[in-house]
Amino acid sequence: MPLSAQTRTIVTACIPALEAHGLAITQDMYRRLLSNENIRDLFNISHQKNGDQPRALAFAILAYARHIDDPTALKDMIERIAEKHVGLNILPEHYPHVGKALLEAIAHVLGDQATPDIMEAWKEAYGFLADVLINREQQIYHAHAAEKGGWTGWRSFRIAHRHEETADTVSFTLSPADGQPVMRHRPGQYLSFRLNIPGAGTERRNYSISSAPAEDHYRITIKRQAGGVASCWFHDHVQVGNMLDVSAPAGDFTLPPTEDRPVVFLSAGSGITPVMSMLDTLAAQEARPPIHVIHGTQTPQTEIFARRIRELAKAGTITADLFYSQTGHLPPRMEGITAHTGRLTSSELGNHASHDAEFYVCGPTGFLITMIQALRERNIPRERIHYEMFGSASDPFLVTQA
Ligand SMILES: NC(=O)C1=CN([C@@H]2O[C@H](COP(=O)(O)OP(=O)(O)OC[C@H]3O[C@@H](n4cnc5c(N)ncnc54)[C@H](OP(=O)(O)O)[C@@H]3O)[C@@H](O)[C@H]2O)C=CC1
Repeated sequence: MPLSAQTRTIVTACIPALEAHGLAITQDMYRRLLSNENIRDLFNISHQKNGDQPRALAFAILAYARHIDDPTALKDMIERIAEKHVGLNILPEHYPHVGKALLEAIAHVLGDQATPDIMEAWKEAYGFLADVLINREQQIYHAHAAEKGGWTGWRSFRIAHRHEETADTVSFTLSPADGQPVMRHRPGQYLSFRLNIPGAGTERRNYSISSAPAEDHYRITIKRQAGGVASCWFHDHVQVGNMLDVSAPAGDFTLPPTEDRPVVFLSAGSGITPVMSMLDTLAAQEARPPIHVIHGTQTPQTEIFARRIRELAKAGTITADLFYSQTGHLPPRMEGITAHTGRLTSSELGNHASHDAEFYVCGPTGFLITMIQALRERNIPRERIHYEMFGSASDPFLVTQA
């Protein structure tokens, strides 16, 4: 049932209040959720501590209010949230807890301004959005359950292999403990993990799959983040033979099934991980479009998958421009590869990016924003710019604009 006209009018009238107090509302809401033992384990505590998650939700609620007359404008945002929720095994029974915390937070922060009409309108608007998400998430869960090797909930995987890629980046190959096939992921997707980290409790994390789709394993590649609870734990403690709880591949940053246009990958740092899955997938295809990789890293020593990128360039599968931000010592020249000193900038991007291509962007938030803005300024249509980010979409540009 569509939202009532009265609710849409009231929600629209609340936009200035959300602009002023949205963050205070979501911070208050998360405080309530984190003291609720039915639901607290669903959240990434680090994203709470650095404020990313409340900020991301505040932007998302504001975007919802601004588009309340036509929520279809938010379909990309809703798809992204639904995929994240499926990765985290969010279920319909979790939604009432969130709705209650949100309404209590609105009442608390807005005080006398939160009239009964306003509270009723937000109750209806939340219920409407919750239904949209629940329905979409159920579709994805059913699709996972129906797929060969698919599963819902948590499945136990064994670390079959550990490989040090660079001084601060490690790859782990995961095989299912039950020995049954795994569902072939769509290149670019991630796995979600439920981790029991001594001293930190239960943490949930997403890591991109860096291998091409296969029926018996996945590979993830993790860079050590300074002070990062989960990445440091993986680096320091996870070894071959350890078992981990994993949920089925999720995420909408994926290659379309067929690709006629040239493809340009724009990545920085560990943003190369989902790109590697896509590259190895395309490399295995008989027919493929021209593929150009533009990647930024600090030095040749920090470059993840350097050897594989060179193999693909040598085979003529890709061409690449590599940008080294912190050294003038470039690696030796190689066929198909051009090395540069300095960061990839938006003007450099103009020299390397073909206008009719399909673009895939992954890396730190600042990098994403710079690259997406540069592409948009070059009139690349939105639907040809695909991007992925980890963590919460704590920048408003990435919530709705990109
Ligand atoms: N699927 C996903 O969503 C994935 C997301 N990620 C995310 O990608 C990010 C990668 O981080 P990390 O590997 O630590 O990256 P780094 O901070 O190590 O940066 C990597 C390179 O990118 C350059 N760079 C940073 N910002 C910009 C910018 N605005 N414009 C141009 N170049 C830039 C850096 O230059 P300089 O040396 O000058 O800083 C450096 O050369 C993380 O935030 C991680 O969460 C990673 C893997 C998968």
